[in-house]
Amino acid sequence: MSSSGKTSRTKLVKVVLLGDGGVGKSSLMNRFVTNKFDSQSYHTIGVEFLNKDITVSNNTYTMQIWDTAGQERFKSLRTPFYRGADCCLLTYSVDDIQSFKNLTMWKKEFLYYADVQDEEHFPFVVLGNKVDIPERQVSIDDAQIWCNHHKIPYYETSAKDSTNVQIAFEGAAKRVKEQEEKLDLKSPHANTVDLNKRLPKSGSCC
Ligand SMILES: Nc1nc2c(ncn2[C@@H]2O[C@H](COP(=O)(O)OP(=O)(O)OP(=O)(O)O)[C@@H](O)[C@H]2O)c(=O)[nH]1
Repeated sequence: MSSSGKTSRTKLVKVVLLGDGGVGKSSLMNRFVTNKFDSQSYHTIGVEFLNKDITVSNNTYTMQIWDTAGQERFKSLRTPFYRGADCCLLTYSVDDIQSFKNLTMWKKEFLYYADVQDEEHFPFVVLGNKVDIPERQVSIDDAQIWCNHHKIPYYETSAKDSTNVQIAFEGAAKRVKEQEEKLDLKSPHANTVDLNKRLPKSGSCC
């Protein structure tokens, strides 16, 4: 999480939304930030971002949501924006099995271009969007199995009727916080000089 400089207690969290074209990434961002839904939205070209402040467990975060273009032809326009992300929301649509199968590809693409240090523990979240549509092609069980296997939290959302949208973004902030706390626990030892440690006997000293 990078410090925004807004207040000493507000953290800027860069969140990248990824997934196939048409799964509802822009709609999720707009529902979260402006609480609006447009049934006639256009395909994103490249990337767009919006900010929104949220408070989770007494911590305030400025969520900077980067909405990317899911269509293959825009790949070179979106990938430069993955670097510096604190969290990645892998999004599919529950009425589109192919968008679910492509989650593995999206995860790989993100890790490749974001160049994260600790790939295994990077905070991903999966969103199964459009749950307001009754004709599902992906069951909640299948989605949960994939997420359990990859150790990623799963939320079923609808940008249209607002189901779980706020909760999912709060979940993303929590994931980032948990990851930071884990790193904080590790780092004191990594940088500590043990003054009791003896030099090897064979070592020469000035
Ligand atoms: N029924 C339903 N339709 C949705 C939902 N979210 C988005 N849509 C519709 O799905 C279509 C695509 O939504 P977008 O938000 O533009 O999808 P996108 O993932 O940003 O697409 P790209 O910009 O091409 O990557 C639009 O017609 C939206 O109105 C939802 O939760 N339920």
